[in-house]
Amino acid sequence: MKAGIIGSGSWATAMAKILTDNGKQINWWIRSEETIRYMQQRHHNKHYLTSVYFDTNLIQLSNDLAAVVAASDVLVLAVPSAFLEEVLLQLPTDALQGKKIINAIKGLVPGANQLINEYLEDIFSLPLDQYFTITGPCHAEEVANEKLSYLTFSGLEEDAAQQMADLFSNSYLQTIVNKDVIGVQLAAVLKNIYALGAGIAHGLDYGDNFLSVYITNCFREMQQFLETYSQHHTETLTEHNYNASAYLGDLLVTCYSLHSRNRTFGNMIGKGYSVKSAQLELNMIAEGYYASKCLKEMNEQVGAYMPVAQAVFSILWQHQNAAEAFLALEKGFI
Ligand SMILES: NC(=O)C1=CN([C@@H]2O[C@H](COP(=O)(O)OP(=O)(O)OC[C@H]3O[C@@H](n4cnc5c(N)ncnc54)[C@H](O)[C@@H]3O)[C@@H](O)[C@H]2O)C=CC1
Ligand SMILES: O=C(CO)COP(=O)(O)O
Repeated sequence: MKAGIIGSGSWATAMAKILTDNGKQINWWIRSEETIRYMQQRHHNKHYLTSVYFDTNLIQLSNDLAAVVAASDVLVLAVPSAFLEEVLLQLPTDALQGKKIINAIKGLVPGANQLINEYLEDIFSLPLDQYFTITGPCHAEEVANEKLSYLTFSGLEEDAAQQMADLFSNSYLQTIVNKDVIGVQLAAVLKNIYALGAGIAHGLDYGDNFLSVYITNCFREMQQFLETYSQHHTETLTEHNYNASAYLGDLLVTCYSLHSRNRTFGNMIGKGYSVKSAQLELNMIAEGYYASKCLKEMNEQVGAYMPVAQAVFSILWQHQNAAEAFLALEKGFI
């Protein structure tokens, strides 16, 4: 099974490291010709996880997306959700026929507010049984340092998800498999919003005591959303094991870790940066920013009670004063 990677940010680079460490030959789509040339000459990504050096004999680099897709049986999607449509629009609509897709993106397609599998089904007629997700608490920076991490591979059929997981499993990467391919995606979208909020709280000078109460309430809100969502989408009815690392674990790591882009972005907002200046300063993608808007619009159909997600949305998209929004939240926490 030949794997292809689409994207060249930190997570795509971490995926490439894991697969090539496992001796797999990969095709790797990178947007910029200059980055490709640099990697061919210097054997590492100039912009992301620069400490990771590759055996370039194992890698076929290209900025021709159609060629990478055609040459691969399994494709790992690792571009930020905000650019996914723009990237995949280069492909004919039958390009994914017979391919397996592993979605490593933790986000929704902006505008359409769709899960990635819904978008792929709409545009490329990709059946859900060919679609898998990678989630779980795992920062690319720690993969670069080979610190023990756990990734969850989800798919409709556990055996098929296990086959995908086996490509990645190694001494520093433990894999877990489950069937909640919809629930894990929603949990990942939500945890980015809550981590951004955790950063705002930190920037506003709340302490560790508050943060743990905040996360507890976010975790409850996440569960309420998934339960309500499942009632509206009975085809997705699968047991959500909220205490597993793809749900609670990823919420914790993203809220607490200094590696987190979402937390860092939120911290700047809490300290009074505008959204624009925080984006410029971060120079990486905080998915929670886009997700807070998508989720708010999605929840207009679902109707779950989501005071924290709503507060993050109002701060980022409606110029609500962050200190006032958090003051209002404080009163409702248990
Ligand atoms: N970094 C991490 O530790 C993890 C990231 N993820 C997910 O992986 C996905 C990718 O995120 P990262 O790799 O962290 O992003 P990043 O911030 O490290 O990289 C951004 C990428 O977007 C590309 N880009 C910028 N403008 C573009 C455009 N107009 N069209 C196409 N590409 C463009 C950049 O070239 C770069 O490759 C996200 O959904 C994120 O939530 C998931 C787990 C861990
Ligand atoms: O998903 C992640 C860790 O599991 C990465 O989170 P950030 O995008 O906030 O860095």
